[in-house]
Amino acid sequence: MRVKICGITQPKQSVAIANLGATALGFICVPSSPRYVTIEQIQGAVGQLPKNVDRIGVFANSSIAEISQTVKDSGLTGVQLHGDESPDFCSLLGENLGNIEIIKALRVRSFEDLNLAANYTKYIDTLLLDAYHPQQLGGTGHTLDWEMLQNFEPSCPWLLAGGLTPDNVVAAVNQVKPDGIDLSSGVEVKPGDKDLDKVALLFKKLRG
Ligand SMILES: O=C(O)c1ccccc1NCC(=O)[C@H](O)[C@H](O)COP(=O)(O)O
Repeated sequence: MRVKICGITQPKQSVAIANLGATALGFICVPSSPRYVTIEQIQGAVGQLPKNVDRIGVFANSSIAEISQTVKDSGLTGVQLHGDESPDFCSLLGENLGNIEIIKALRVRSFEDLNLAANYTKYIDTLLLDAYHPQQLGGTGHTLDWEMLQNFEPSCPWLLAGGLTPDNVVAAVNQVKPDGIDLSSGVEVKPGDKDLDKVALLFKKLRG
């Protein structure tokens, strides 16, 4: 299963988390986030990563020019769109970025939100479902209603995010059966500072 750990800020932690088993790391390129990292910080963090670990830049309502420049300068292998980007925006971005993974995040509070997924799947590589929060775009620590996802079968791979922790991850995966998972605050000491013991416990639980 694909496991993405998001909100990495420290080079040392990025290598340690990859060694523990993460298949993708996320770097927050949203200036208002407490987990925001600059291009230089991303360069430092991805430099020593094994080649097979995906490096995903997380953006929210950035322009195509801004995203393309960041991808080019920092060696990202994918982008995650966590704002109000439209299907047309995803399609245009895909044309601009070529062989770079596009992940579209939807913040879900109702079936109406969930049904939006169908509008995106032909323009993106991967869908990510996160919890909705009125003041925060992501990294909220809130779970979404897993019951709603019982029969969710989009026509592209998808990741479950939102409030996952070493304690609830096995139940989430068994109930919802996503193609992968994404965690941030559930494996943190504080925003941007990952707790490596919690990350290790996460992989232990997943392997068990
Ligand atoms: O994490 C942030 O600070 C953030 C800020 C703005 C947009 C997106 C952000 N995070 C996106 C992620 O991929 C998180 O991993 C996802 O929201 C899950 O977070 P959590 O509930 O803390 O596991």
